[in-house]
Amino acid sequence: MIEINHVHKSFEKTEALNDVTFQIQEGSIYGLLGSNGAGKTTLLRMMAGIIKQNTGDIHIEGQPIFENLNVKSRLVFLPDAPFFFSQYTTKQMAKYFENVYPNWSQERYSHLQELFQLDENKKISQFSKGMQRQVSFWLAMSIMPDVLILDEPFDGLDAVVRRKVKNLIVQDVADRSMTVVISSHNLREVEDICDHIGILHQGKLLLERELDDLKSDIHKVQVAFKGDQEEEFEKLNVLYKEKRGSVYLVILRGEEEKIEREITAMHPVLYDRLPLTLEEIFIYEMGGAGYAIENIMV
Ligand SMILES: Nc1ncnc2c1ncn2[C@@H]1O[C@H](COP(=O)(O)OP(=O)(O)OP(=O)(O)O)[C@@H](O)[C@H]1O
Repeated sequence: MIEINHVHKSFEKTEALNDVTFQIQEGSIYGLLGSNGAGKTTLLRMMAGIIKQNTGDIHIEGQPIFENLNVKSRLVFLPDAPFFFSQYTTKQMAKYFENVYPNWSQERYSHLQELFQLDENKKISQFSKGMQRQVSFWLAMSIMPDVLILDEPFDGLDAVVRRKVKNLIVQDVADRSMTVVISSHNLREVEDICDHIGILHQGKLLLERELDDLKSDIHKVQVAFKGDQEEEFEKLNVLYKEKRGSVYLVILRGEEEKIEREITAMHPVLYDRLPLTLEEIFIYEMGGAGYAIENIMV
């Protein structure tokens, strides 16, 4: 488990993080979302023990992470610009990591070579940007980390590789309870693999929820009545309502069965439940908090 408690971080006059508290359960895939400058990279670098918070604490499996070699040897952080020794080939980097990381798996390394189909004897600096990112996943997943921290991991990867990488991550989470944190400014990019989502905005954590919880708490329906029964909706927790002709399109918060019961009691001539996208859920959730979040929906 990763525990982040009342973390503050400032860089001279910039307050990057302001009293951030949340937990990430073992074996979960956590999506940390937020607009540019929200504080995502700063938080990830602190979770990886690279920089230290001014106040508050960060623990992984009960131990403080900063300068903790024992925990760091089971953690991999992939920054948004992957770092390699400039003259090294993938094979040489692998040799280096094998000596640094106790869980390194040569078998996994060989298996992933087939998956990525990259030449292990080519200098990494001579690969394209997207190929270099594939190399970083190839090496990272061969380290067999307990905790994988990824900063904008899918940028520059084509759709096929993105799918391969997501499958690999999900497989390790299922097989050996790896814990994953993924930062992104793009909700659509992470919604298919994350089970929890946190949204940072100007250094504060605005919203932090399990995805299934979010999905089961908000509903979209279309309803029509014989007469005008607009006032009847007052009984329900309506987040948004519009009328198209004689049909109401309504977004409601609450238990699905209770909503259905209340609406059926209004004797509608039309009642349909419509699917809600995660994007809509966030807009209505965050709309309630008064924030524009268009830039994490790109
Ligand atoms: N080393 C640093 N020195 C000074 N200010 C910094 C430093 N690192 C980050 N900041 C500031 O902290 C704030 C948060 O930056 P951070 O990189 O964590 O945001 P982010 O959410 O990752 O943004 P993006 O999506 O644009 O990558 C910004 O205002 C940034 O300018």
